[in-house]
Amino acid sequence: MYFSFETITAFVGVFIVTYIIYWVKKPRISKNEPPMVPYKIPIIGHTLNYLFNAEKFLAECRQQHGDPFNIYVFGQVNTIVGNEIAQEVYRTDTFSKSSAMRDGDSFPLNRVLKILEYPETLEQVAKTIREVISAAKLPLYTERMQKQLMISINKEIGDCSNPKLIITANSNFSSMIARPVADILVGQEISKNEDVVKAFADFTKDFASILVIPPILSFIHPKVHSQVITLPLRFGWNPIRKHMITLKEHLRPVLEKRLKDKEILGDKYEPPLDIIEYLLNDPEYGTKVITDDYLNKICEFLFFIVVVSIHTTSRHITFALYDFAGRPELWDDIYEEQVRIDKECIGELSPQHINKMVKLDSFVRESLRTFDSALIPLPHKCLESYTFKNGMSIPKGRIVQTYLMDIHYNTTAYGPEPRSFLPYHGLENNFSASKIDKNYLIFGSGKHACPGRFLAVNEIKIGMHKLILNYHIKTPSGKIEEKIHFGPFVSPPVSGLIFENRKK
Ligand code: HEM
Repeated sequence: MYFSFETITAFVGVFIVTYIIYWVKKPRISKNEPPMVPYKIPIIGHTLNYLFNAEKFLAECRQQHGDPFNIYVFGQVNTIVGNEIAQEVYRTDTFSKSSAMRDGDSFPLNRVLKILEYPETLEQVAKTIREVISAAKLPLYTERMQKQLMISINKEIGDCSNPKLIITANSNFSSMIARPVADILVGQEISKNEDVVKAFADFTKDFASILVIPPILSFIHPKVHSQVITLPLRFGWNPIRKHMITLKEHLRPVLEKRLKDKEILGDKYEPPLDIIEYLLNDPEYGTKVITDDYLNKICEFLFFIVVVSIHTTSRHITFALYDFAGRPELWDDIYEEQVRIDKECIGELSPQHINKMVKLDSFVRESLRTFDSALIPLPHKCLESYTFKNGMSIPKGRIVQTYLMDIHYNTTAYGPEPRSFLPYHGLENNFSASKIDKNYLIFGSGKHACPGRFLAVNEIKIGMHKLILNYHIKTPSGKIEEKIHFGPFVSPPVSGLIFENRKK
């Protein structure tokens, strides 16, 4: 066989580059670290198992190496924390989600929302949610949420005198959730606008279109991957620009009118209850004039709330509807509760009536517990070297991932068959769907636990209450449909759901 000089040179070049990557990226684990799960292929490490066999792979690692353990994926060592260690990560300031998000390669939202380059933004968003939509203030929005959800249900599902297959794959009911969120974020004037609702519903999906390339280049460095996937943005392609333009166009006149009304009416001004009003009065985000810069800043802030609130909630209402549709044995019991409450409130739910949906709440909690993601999709970054209470240490900069299945499927909390769907486990044990607990980490834990969980659970409950009252909901197969797995993460099934009007 003959090889030209150029071919040999190319081979040698590739060999040298691979060797350099191998040498630079070779994980250097100090003695006191969590055990490194052994792997066979240099550079690739556990990446293939992580992508194609995550659930089984992580379960074996946990069984053989305990909690925590280290794996080597996409050229980086990740520490995986399970049931025993996770609480320490969530309750210690040394671990930061926002740093992982800013510096990581997996979700470079900061490239389109520049406001996220500032470390304090996440804190300000969390504070805003806590103050405007706290559990105590949520009742103020019940009527509006209900109205908006009904508009969505009528538009998106409508009359199903004949059974109708609603395909969920593309949107996971994001418009249904976008409408009440828009109402709370930008107020009743703007949330009526269909373009704004669409911008809110589609923002996360459109942003995610830059994430279709798997993080292959992270084998060199996470920054190389994020630079490459965001390259089109630098050449002018921006999948979310149109949404930004829509929101700015509708927001400007409303903000200007509110400032003017405030000036004219003084003490007689009646502040609307929404997030833009809160921001106008905030020392950091308030203004006297609506400039382009101000509008940009506010729109980015609002779109960040859109990302954390709509996609998450709409995915979980979709999971819950599939969970319901695939379990005929639960239909009557849960339906009867909704009918009883509907009769009591004559179709107009009050916060007290929502509190009475105890079976539905317990069902939703169980759907959130068993949604089957092996890991929580929000990693933490270790800000300085840290020693766990068990004496193991990890270095500064280490990415820490939470092994959700180890927590949600632990036998101590959920009995000998923790993977089975236990619809009334929450009800029997007095755990509501939004209650945080060490065995239920869907909303995180500690001082950074999800501040939007009360809103999310309320939206899911009101939405499901109205849907169950109005429709029979089935899966096309008549059974539980398969969820879609992407590595250790999961999305709702894509078979669609069949809706049929209930006879009144
Ligand atoms: C079912 C829907 C939702 C799920 C599963 C969810 C899940 C989570 C999780 C796991 C965290 C990280 C918590 C931690 O690190 O301890 C989080 C944080 C956060 N969530 Fe949610 N969330 C949902 C809905 C919402 C909604 C509706 C909003 C806003 C209205 C929201 C706003 C936030 C914010 C601002 C944070 C950051 C909190 C902080 O760092 O202090 N989330 N969420």
